[in-house]
Amino acid sequence: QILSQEQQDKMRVVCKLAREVLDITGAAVKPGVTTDELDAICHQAIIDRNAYPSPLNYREFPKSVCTSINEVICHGIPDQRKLVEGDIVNIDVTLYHDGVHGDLNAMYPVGKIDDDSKKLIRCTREALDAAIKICKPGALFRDIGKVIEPIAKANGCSVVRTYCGHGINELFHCAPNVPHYARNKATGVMKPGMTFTIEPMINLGSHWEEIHWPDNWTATTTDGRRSAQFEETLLITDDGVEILTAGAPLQLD
Ligand SMILES: CCc1ccsc1-c1ccc(O)c(O)c1
Ligand SMILES: [Mn+2]
Ligand SMILES: [Mn+2]
Ligand SMILES: [Mn+2]
Repeated sequence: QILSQEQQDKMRVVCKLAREVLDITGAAVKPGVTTDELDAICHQAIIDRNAYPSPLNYREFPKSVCTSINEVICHGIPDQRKLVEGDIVNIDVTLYHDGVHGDLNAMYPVGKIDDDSKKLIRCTREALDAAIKICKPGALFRDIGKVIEPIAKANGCSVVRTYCGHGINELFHCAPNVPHYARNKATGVMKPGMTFTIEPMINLGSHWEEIHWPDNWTATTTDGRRSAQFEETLLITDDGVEILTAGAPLQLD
């Protein structure tokens, strides 16, 4: 869908709010904090911005944010689990404001993390950044995966195939579907005024499949090794791409 200038401006606003909320929630990550506490911080920050937490009751999801720890690939449900030193956690924020959604996520180390986790997080961010670089009018959605997968493989990692990036505007999810793996059948050409996410989930090792917990949501790796994800909401402009949810560069000590 091609957004009008007015709708594009609304997307700029909602995505800036979403970035603010992610940064506030991520700043609370430290050993001993529970993901329920992160949910409460995130929920309040969203309400303070006169917005609605899109995940809450979306397809009966029970909380306002997704928190996915270690081997959880995505859609982790906040609970009483305490973060511990060495964990890595993805916080996925989507909020709804003035008729449109903004969606982004990032990885947060809990204290000191091991080298494999640093490699995984760095290569996931590198893959997303490389994919964003090819976004411009005329680019094909099916080429995104062609950029991401080689970077994952070069780092001994694999790309989760089950969940894709998506169009986002008045709807949380709409066309286009944006696979993160190579040789995919995605259709469509990028055009100015389109807004969509790219949100690669990358697993340590060669097992890209996921298994679902009985809570109907939590998706984890099949071998218990860790998974990482980053997500941005993008706008295609006349001469390229705008990262509407842009934040500070990744910093892992
Ligand atoms: C919790 C929201 C939700 C429910 C079913 S899929 C989903 C979800 C979560 C994060 C996302 O970035 C996304 O695009 C969808
Ligand atoms: Mn994970
Ligand atoms: Mn998201
Ligand atoms: Mn998304």
